[in-house]
Amino acid sequence: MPTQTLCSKSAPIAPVPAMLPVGMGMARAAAKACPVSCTETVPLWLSGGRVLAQTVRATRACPSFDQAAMDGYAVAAGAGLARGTRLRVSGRIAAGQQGTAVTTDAAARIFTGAPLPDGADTVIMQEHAERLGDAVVLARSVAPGEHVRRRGEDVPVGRTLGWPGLRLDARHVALLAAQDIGAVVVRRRIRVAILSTGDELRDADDISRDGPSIPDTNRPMLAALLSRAGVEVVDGGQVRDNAGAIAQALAALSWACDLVVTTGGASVGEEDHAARSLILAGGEWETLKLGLKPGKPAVVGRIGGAAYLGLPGNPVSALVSWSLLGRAMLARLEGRPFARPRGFVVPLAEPCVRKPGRTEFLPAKLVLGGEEPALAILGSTSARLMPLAEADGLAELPETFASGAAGQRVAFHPFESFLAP
Ligand SMILES: Nc1nc2c(c(=O)[nH]1)N[C@H]1C(S)=C(S)[C@@H](COP(=O)(O)OP(=O)(O)OC[C@H]3O[C@@H](n4cnc5c(N)ncnc54)[C@H](O)[C@@H]3O)O[C@H]1N2
Ligand code: MOO
Repeated sequence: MPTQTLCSKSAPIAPVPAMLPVGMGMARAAAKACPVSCTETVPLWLSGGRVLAQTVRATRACPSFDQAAMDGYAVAAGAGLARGTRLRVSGRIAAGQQGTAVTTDAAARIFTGAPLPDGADTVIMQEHAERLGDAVVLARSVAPGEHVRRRGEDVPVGRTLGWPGLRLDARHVALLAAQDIGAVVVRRRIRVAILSTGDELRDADDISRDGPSIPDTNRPMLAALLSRAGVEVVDGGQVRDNAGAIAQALAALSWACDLVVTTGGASVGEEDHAARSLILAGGEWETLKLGLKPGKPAVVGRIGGAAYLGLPGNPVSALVSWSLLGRAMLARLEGRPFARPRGFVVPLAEPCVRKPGRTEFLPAKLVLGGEEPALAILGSTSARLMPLAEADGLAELPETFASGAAGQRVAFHPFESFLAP
């Protein structure tokens, strides 16, 4: 843990532990994770969300033949055709059919996606031509090459389409399908165990418990986050605030999972057992005091064959910490690159004042209707779920930010990207 020394002329003051910048915390967390190298072959159909483990290059041009981009008439336009030109309609070609060649005095009726017949180099949109029996008359002049999708204009042969570490989404799946690829080699799914700690917790639908218990929100929340990440979620349940019991649960999960995530007990009170339980279970650990709000305390480490992440118990803190530290660990396990999210800059809708010192992520809503979108901050605390649910994303205030006028630009992270895998 880095320290900063405060200087005084009169007496030496003990060094105060400095808070770790977020990026360094992410690097420390990621360093606890070892890439999982096992791969498997899956049908392309089921590969969305999986991490590619092979390089894919285009073996065929896409489109694979010159084709009509509009419904209309395929012609040999040469240097161009004048308005009023009359052409004989010599054939009809629908998508999936092969037409016969057209001559310079003729046009072939053609439909979107159909292969251009030999001799043709241009398609005239039907709206720009008048059909008169067996002939067609151009309603406007035509430039050569119009409305044709050329062979290879989208993907030339040899183009790299995928690489190890690429998380496949619908776009990539379509691109690979266009190459006639039916199966891909991907990393095996990462297994992530989630475990809630705390004497106060009960399952969300268990109202049988006496005393001041609260529903466990973190486990369902993490399960929802992870289910979008293409990982296998192992439910470790709830464990009481007892280092021995937590150690036992961690040890059991660590042999079946690649990453064990706990929430609660990451802070400094005597009821906070994350670090102690790792010691008891024979793991290695490091507590992080991050310059991050919410999400100051976290514990990272290794236990058995797994990486370990101890998130703070406050739900908003757990969500922010997962999105920074957890995703960095997951990316390393999957052999993917991962950078600190940068968001994009948006002006504040209203003045904002706060105590500087930590990088702060605050639920915020985009206000539309002005000259440009602006950001309304919905207030903060690490335990309040309502502002989070009402927000469009998180505003990020840098550690030095103390106050900002309306119009001052700050980083904004839409949830679509901040909570994405
Ligand atoms: N003396 C200090 N106290 C605290 C500090 C500090 O630096 N010095 N840090 C504060 C900060 S910041 C945070 S964040 C929290 C982190 O606390 P823990 O990780 O130790 O978490 P707990 O104390 O177990 O719980 C905190 C809070 O969250 C609720 N909780 C826990 N688990 C769940 C769950 N699964 N679902 C819903 N809610 C949960 C718990 O009931 C507490 O209210 O520490 C501060 N304290
Ligand atoms: O850092 Mo705590 O996570 O502010 O609430």
